Amino acid sequence: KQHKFWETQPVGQFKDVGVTDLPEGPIEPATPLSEVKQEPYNLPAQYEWTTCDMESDETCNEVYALLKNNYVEDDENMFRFNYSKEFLSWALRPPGYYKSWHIGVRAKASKKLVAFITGIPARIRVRGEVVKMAEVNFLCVHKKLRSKRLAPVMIKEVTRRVHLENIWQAAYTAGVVLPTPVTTAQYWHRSLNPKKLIDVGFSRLGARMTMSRTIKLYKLPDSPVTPGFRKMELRDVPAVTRLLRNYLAQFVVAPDFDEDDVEHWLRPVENVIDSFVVESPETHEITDFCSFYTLPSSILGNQNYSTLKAAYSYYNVPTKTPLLQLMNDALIVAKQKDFDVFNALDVMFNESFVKELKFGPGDGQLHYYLYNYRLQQALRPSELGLVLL
Ligand SMILES: CCCCCCCCCCCCCC(=O)CSCCNC(=O)CCNC(=O)[C@H](O)C(C)(C)COP(=O)(O)OP(=O)(O)OC[C@H]1O[C@@H](n2cnc3c(N)ncnc32)[C@H](O)[C@@H]1OP(=O)(O)O
Ligand SMILES: CCOC(=O)c1cnc2ccc(OC)cc2c1SCCC#N
Repeated sequence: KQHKFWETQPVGQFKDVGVTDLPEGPIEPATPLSEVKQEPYNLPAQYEWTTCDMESDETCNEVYALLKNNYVEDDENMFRFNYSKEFLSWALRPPGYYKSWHIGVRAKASKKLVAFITGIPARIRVRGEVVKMAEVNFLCVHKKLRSKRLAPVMIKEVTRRVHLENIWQAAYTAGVVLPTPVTTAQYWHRSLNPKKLIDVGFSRLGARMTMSRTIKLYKLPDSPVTPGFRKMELRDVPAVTRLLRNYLAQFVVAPDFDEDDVEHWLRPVENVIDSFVVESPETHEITDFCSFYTLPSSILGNQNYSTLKAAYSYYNVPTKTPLLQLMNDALIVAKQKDFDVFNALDVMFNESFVKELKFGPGDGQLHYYLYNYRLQQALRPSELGLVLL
C-alpha cells in the first residue's frame, strides 16, 4: 500500500518491521527553534487557518457541530461519535494546554469551519523514559472535502506548531492502519440496555433466546457491592495520584500523571467523566479506583432512537478489591446512570474481566501510534497503560 505522506514522516516504516538493530527512541533529533518553519503551511486558496478558542462558547459550538456531522463512523455507518461540548472543553484544556494547538480551517467566503485537528501536551513514559509529547486527536475534514489531501496539510501544521513549543514526539490512535502501530487493541462491549442495542441492529437476539431472557442475562444489582465505594472528590487527588502512578509503572507506555493531571483528568465532571474510589470503612484508606468517560454516538438511520449513551472504561486501579468486582461496580453505576453500553479496550488488565462480565468482542480495532519515536518491537495491548479519548 502506497503511503505517499506517511512515507515522508519520522514514523516506523513498514519496510523496517522486523529489523531489530534500529535503536529505540527518537527517529529524528530535535532541531533548533530557529529552524522550525515560522509560517503556516499553505492551504488551497479558498481556505484559511483559524485557531479555535475552546473557551469561546461560539467556537466550541462550531467545533461540536463539525464533529457531530463529520467525525468517525463505524464501518457499517451505524454510529457516529457525538462528543459533547463540555467533553471537548475538558478534553482540550488540560494543565499547560496551548490554544495554538487547537487548529481549524475555514472557507474564506462563508467563514464555515470545514476541518479541525488538535494537540494537547502530555508526559508519556516509554519504558524508563518520560517523554514530552503532543497527544493528537479530533482530526476531521468535512465530508464534502474528503480525498483532497487536506489531512497531510493538517498534520504537518499541527506538527509545526508542536515543534514551535520544542516538543518532538506525539501519540495518537486511529481505526485505520498507518505506518506503524506500536500496538493494536480490540474493543469489547458490555450491553446495559440490550433491548435498545438489538433494536438499533448492533446486537442480535441469541439463538433460543427471548428478549426477556436476554434482558435478564444482562441484569445488574441496583447498587455497587463493594463497601466504601463512592464518588471521587477533590480531597482524594493525592491518594488517587499515588495509586495510579504506582499502578501505571507496570506498563511499557503510560502517562506520567502528577496531582494537577489527576485533578483534571480524573475528577468527576457531570456527563463527561465519572470516577470512584473505594475508601476502607475501617481505615479510611483509599484502596482502589475506577473511572469511565461519557461519549455518546449518533445512531444513523434508526426510527426509534437517535443517540447511543456509551461509557468508555478509562483508568482503573485495583489494590484490595478484585478487578472483576471493581469493574462490576463500574457497570452497576453506569447502568444506574442510564448508559446503554459500557465499552473497554483490551489494554492494561482489561482482558482479565471482559468475558466474565459478559462483554462481547467488537469488530473494530484501535491502533496506537507514536510519532518520531521507535520501539524495537510492537507491544501487546496488555503492555499499554494509555487510554486516549
Ligand atoms: C511532533 C508532533 C507531531 C504531531 C502529529 C502526529 C501525527 C498525527 C496524525 C493524525 C492523528 C489523528 C488521530 C485522530 O484524530 C483520531 S483517528 C480519527 C480520524 N478522523 C476521522 O476518522 C474522522 C472522519 N474522517 C475524516 O475526517 C477524514 O477521512 C480524515 C481527516 C481522517 C482523512 O482525510 P481524507 O480526506 O479522508 O484523506 P486526505 O486528506 O486525502 O489524506 C489522505 C492521507 O491521510 C492519511 N490518513 C487518513 N486517515 C488518517 C488518520 N486517521 N490519521 C492519520 N492519517 C490519516 C491517509 O493514510 C493518507 O496518507 P497516505 O497517502 O500517506 O496514506
Ligand atoms: C454498541 C457498541 O459500539 C459502540 O459503542 C460504538 C459507538 N459509536 C461508534 C462511533 C464510531 C465508531 O467508529 C469506529 C465506532 C463506534 C462504536 S464501536 C467502537 C467504539 C467502541 N467501543
